[in-house]
Amino acid sequence: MKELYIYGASGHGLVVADIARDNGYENIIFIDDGKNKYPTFEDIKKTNNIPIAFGIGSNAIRAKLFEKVHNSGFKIISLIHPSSIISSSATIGKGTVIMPNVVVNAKATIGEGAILNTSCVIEHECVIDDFVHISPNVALAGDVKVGKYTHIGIGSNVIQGIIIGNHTVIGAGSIVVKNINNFKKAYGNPCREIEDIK
Ligand SMILES: CC(=O)SCCNC(=O)CCNC(=O)[C@H](O)C(C)(C)COP(=O)(O)OP(=O)(O)OC[C@H]1O[C@@H](n2cnc3c(N)ncnc32)[C@H](O)[C@@H]1OP(=O)(O)O
Repeated sequence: MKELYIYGASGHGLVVADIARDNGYENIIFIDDGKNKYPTFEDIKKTNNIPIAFGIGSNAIRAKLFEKVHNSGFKIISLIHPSSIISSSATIGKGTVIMPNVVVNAKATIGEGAILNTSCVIEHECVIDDFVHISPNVALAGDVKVGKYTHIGIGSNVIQGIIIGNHTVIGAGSIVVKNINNFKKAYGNPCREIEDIK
């Protein structure tokens, strides 16, 4: 029987579990460090023969736990929903989860521990760095770069060639037509930097 740990039992974790089942994992064991019914990472860390995926929506927390899990010798897998279309020339880093109906086009590069959420479009030659979250229905035109830990809010559109920095949040429904710096909260149409993220 194909077994898998999913670290994080929130709503996001439930969606990740559905994708795991669609990829043939029959026995899914949630782990969570909160006070709930699930085992914690400490409980399972000696059984690192079972692979693990991440069901944690927060980029910062996912990154921190990714390192802990990696250092404990687990095999961290990526999961891709079968309805998604991924170019054979795209690369997908380990620990990345790709939700239903996503399109990743030619020569796009997706880093480690990223989330490509439902129905987002990542056009040709985009570079998505580690621990990024691209929300549902986001469209990135060709050759867009998104820096580490950045979150692109639901339904945003980004024109071709734009560079979005690290640790930045693009608000829901934004239209990004100019580059956005590191550590910024930015939103609107056109998307503007609103304040610094400390
Ligand atoms: C499957 C899933 O669920 S994936 C998760 C998807 N979720 C998202 O994409 C959420 C993205 N987050 C947002 O868009 C948030 O609104 C943020 C991060 C941009 C801002 O959040 P906060 O800092 O808490 O801002 P807050 O809610 O206090 O709003 C401050 C002001 O900005 C405005 N504002 C907030 N977000 C936006 C936005 N996306 N576009 C335009 N204006 C906005 C508010 O209307 C408010 O204006 P006011 O001062 O005139 O009343």
